[in-house]
Amino acid sequence: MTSFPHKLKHKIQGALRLGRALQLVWQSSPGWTISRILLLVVQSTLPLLSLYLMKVIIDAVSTGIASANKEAAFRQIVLLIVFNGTVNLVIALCSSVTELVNTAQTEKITDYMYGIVHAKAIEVDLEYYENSQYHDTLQRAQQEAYFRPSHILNSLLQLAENTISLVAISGLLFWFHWEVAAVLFITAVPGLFVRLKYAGQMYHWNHKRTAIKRKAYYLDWLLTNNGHAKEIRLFDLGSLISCRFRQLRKQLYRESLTISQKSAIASLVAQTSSILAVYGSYCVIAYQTVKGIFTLGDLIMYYQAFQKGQSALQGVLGSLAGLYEDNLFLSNLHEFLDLKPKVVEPLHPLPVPQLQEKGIQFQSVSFQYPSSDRQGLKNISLNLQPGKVVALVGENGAGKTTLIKLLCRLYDPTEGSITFEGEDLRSFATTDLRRQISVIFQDYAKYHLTAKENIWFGNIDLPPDDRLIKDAAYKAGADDVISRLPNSYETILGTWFQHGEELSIGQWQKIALARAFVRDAQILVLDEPTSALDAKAEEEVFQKFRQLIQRQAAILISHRLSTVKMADCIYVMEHGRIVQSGTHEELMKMGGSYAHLFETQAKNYR
Ligand SMILES: Nc1ncnc2c1ncn2[C@@H]1O[C@H](COP(=O)(O)OP(=O)(O)OP(=O)(O)O)[C@@H](O)[C@H]1O
Repeated sequence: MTSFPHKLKHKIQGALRLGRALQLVWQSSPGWTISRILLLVVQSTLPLLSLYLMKVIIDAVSTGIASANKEAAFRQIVLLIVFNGTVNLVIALCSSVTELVNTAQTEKITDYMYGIVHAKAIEVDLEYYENSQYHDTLQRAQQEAYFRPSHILNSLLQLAENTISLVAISGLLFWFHWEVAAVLFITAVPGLFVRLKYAGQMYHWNHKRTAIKRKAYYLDWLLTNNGHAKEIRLFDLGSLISCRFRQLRKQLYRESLTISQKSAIASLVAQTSSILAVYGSYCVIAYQTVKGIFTLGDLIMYYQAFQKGQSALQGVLGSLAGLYEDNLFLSNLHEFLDLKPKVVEPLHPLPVPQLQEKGIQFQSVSFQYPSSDRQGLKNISLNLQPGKVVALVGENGAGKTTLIKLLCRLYDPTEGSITFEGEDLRSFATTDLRRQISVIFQDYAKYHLTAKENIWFGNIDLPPDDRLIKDAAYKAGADDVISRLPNSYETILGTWFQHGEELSIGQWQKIALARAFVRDAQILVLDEPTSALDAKAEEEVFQKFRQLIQRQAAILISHRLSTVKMADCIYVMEHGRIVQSGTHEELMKMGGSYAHLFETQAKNYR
């Protein structure tokens, strides 16, 4: 059993979550929030005035029937009716304005929440993106973020509105007939319990099934995105993937329907008992009116008050249940917003120095991915100097890309250190450090934006029309590709958007290479930069490469040893270790892995 302090802690945490959500609402749209509150006050009090006027009108009609001066009585009745009509007009006006304010505020909150979710998605490290749990958390947060805060505000406003109405109406009803008023409250309780119980069940089911929902979403994406369209058709995978998708959806459908069915039955039982009690109490009042204990005006006011009271009470209980549900689901959003970057920023960051003779030093660096039980890098020591090219070679999975991720501080080493002119990388702000590194990874990004923007993204400190963009394109051999596009640098690349031009893989790679070249950085890292380039283009890129890196330290990763030959120092990696290092000539003389690999590749060309 859960202890009392534990329950209390949960309740406090829940209340804090709602508080945080309301804070988000306030920050996103203070003006709209004030308008909603003012409208609420008007909307919750005017119906009561109208109700009272109704009673006064009916009683005036009753007296008018018996009165001698019928004209005067009628004039008074008309005046009352006009007054009541005006009150109702104002109610209708308020309700239209509320709708408008509501839509405007919901949009504002949604945009604000987009900003918050995007900021967090940028803030967290790469490690999160390489971890499936993060994607579950992100998916749950995204489902909630854009509507839950405005939902909470609505629930709270409705709660306030209904509570005001309920307090006033129940006062009226208790004064009128307390036993019958008690029925109103008692009969609503089972419905509340049913709603709370099944809201909890639905929440836990949703949480448990995020991974399956994400898998279904992934299969849907496989079937509908451009990247997989070729293989899906050629390997005839369409029906297989579609069938797997249906199986997952069927499981989700079955489970959610079971919960909904149980909830529907329980709620029907609760409602039946409530309806029986309500109509029973109507009978009692009708009987007492017939006996002359109540007037006709009393009877009508009672009926209306009871109906309004019921709907206000249902509203109060509904809002409470809704808030309980919001509170459960908000924990998904906060779980995401509370994620902290694991690559820690220094409290007093140092400025990144100019690379000189000390260069960049990996000192006995070892690293293990958090999600893996194997070491990705073991005891790596190497040095990078400005103006020099270092090449990393090794079979797939040897750890080459991992080493680059550590250099960019996408992860920190588990052992050893990496220094930049003698200072540990951890002493620099990550943005400052990364500004000094230009990387093109094997899985470089393809932005479905203009050709110019694709290159400019490498150095957004430049004006978007800077001459350096064309220079970089020229050095990467992308200039030719771009000049043949219909709108040259203004052509949208890819097929996502209208008038987009698709490029070949090699052409995309040239654009990515230009993006790396445009960056004014001290370190240039090319991870398989020319794997998709034709031999002539590759030759041209490497001819320009030397001029390009006059003051930069360069790392080149390649499986083509003919490319690697030109490096000043080649490190050969195997299973996360450096097993050989030296110039091409030294390594060839040394024999071993490199010489063997080089001979094998060379033989194929002879
Ligand atoms: N995010 C990750 N989480 C866990 N393990 C990873 C992750 N990324 C890579 N690895 C593992 O780390 C090892 C080194 O991978 P890395 O990508 O550095 O190899 P590589 O030498 O660049 O290979 P390739 O030549 O195929 O690009 C591999 O065994 C790989 O399975």
